[in-house]
Amino acid sequence: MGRKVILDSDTASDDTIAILLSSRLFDLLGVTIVAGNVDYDSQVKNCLFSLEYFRCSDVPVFLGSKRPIMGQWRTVPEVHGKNGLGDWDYPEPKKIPEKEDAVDAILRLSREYDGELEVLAISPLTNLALAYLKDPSIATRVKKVWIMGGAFSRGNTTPFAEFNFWVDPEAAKIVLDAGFDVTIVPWEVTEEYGVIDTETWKKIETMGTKLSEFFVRANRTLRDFSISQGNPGSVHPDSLTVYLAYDNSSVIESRRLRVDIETCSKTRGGMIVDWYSKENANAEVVLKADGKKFRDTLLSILSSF
Ligand SMILES: O=c1[nH]cnc2c1ncn2[C@@H]1O[C@H](CO)[C@@H](O)[C@H]1O
Repeated sequence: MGRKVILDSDTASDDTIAILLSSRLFDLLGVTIVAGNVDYDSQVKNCLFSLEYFRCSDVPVFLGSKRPIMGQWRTVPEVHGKNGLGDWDYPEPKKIPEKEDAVDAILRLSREYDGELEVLAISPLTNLALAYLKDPSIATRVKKVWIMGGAFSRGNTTPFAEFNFWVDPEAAKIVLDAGFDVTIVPWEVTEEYGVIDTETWKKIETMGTKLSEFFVRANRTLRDFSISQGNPGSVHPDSLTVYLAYDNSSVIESRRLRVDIETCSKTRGGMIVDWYSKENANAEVVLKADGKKFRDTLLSILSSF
């Protein structure tokens, strides 16, 4: 069996592709839902529908925090469409979420797979922060936390802040200070190496599989939005992060650095990196990656049915 992972997701557009990749590349023990991209109920429905569509209905979905710790955020329907899936009017999923709460599920799985469990955190870090606050010893049991979050300077939500860290800066700070073994994939890295350019998009459009059709429908609004921001195609931060977690050899350059999160005023949610840090480093920060290997793996998975 593959590596044991939980995917923590605010399911909209690219999150669904991250779900697809993690279901194919890892032993996906569950998806936990957290407040972020679009309204909570749409996120849950998007996740349930995606798992059914991807033929992995047996993967449990756990409901987590319905708001960030401080509760101040806005959703981004302009990025993903109002329902988060490019306003695709897909059929109602039959699958339902588990009764167990996401925070309890994360803690339970960290005990069942002590030293083995990895968390793919592609969303605001509220669920993981709450799990840590409930039982700080989780930090010694989780093997690795892969985080999509933070911007060095090109914030996508405020001039300074990337969305996931901006939604819940307190949670990001709690997780980064908790002592987990963390790798961060920052926004700028995903804009550079996680783009599905027009040529690749067209390949997917003409592929003619059920999965390629899903990809196009779910990410259409994301593509329009990304292009309106000056990108050469749709930006896929979450699926790139899952891919790099799977194939660490596709990380071309990274550095161990001290990372902190700003929680005040206009720079709230900003990521502060001490480029000269040495022994006080708390995260591995990805700087360059192999975008071609990511795209090739995605294309191969999308062509499977
Ligand atoms: O403009 C955007 N493009 C791609 N993803 C976005 C955007 N805005 C918010 N997110 C969401 O926040 C993280 C990236 O910052 C991703 O996890 C994605 O789900």
